[in-house]
Amino acid sequence: MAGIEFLKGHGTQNDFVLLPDPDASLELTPQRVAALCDRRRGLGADGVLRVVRSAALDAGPSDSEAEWFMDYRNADGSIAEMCGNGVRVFARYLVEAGLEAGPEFPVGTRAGDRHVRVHDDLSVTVHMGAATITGTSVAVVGGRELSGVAVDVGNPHLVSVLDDDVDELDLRDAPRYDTEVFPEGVNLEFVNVLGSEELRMRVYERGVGETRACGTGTVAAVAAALHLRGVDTGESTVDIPGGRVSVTVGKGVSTLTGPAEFVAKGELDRAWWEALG
Ligand SMILES: N[C@@H](CCC[C@H](N)C(=O)O)C(=O)O
Repeated sequence: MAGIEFLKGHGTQNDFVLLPDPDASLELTPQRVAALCDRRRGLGADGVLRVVRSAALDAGPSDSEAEWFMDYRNADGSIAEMCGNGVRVFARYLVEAGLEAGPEFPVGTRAGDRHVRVHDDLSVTVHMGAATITGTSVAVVGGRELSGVAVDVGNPHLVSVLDDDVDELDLRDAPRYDTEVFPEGVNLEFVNVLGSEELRMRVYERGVGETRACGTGTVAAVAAALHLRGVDTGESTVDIPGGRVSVTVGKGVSTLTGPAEFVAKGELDRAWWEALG
């Protein structure tokens, strides 16, 4: 019985298992995703990126021009619309596997096509679409209420800009949020403004927990910080525990630039996979 091909990669230490599956022949159940992402009983990752031909999976918006679709799953098995760090890793994979000629092409996602550019140094710029301010809400961390700006980057975010050091926050327990405002859950970002074009951020991701980076979260953080300054365009670096990315926010458009790394490739044991059901 042949194994199942996989690659392991990360973008600023937000780590993923890639599953090349052009014809969508794998049955990607929540149980299989959760086991694969488990750091003890599986390979360990924050999420799964299934590499599938758009024509083989009826999942994204129908106006997609992308040949390849990023079927993203969170570590708990749930489906999310977009992953900014994942799409960089996905784009680099497509070029290195000879599936896209590069350097620029669209990638299909549940949030719509994301145009990417793979640079000579193998960093990737992603056109992330609009970062839309949708209101305000509150996150509760350790009993403390932190007001935040809600931002839609294709997936939902609540960004709390804090005066005190985000490194001091205890994120071991899941922060709480208003489920009436975010019935589908939300990614929570905690941000310090270090300068007019420099932020520091920690993130507690929907469907995962605290991660060392979140690409859509960094775009949301820059959009929220600009909004709080009374402007809606600008650029900033964002330092996260896993490294640094660069973000630009314009009217109806935003970009994210950062690294994409591969660490391993191999085969999953098919009997293990089948037994997970
Ligand atoms: N890590 C990602 C975001 C992944 C999806 C998120 N957890 C959600 O449920 O919306 C990124 O880099 O953007």
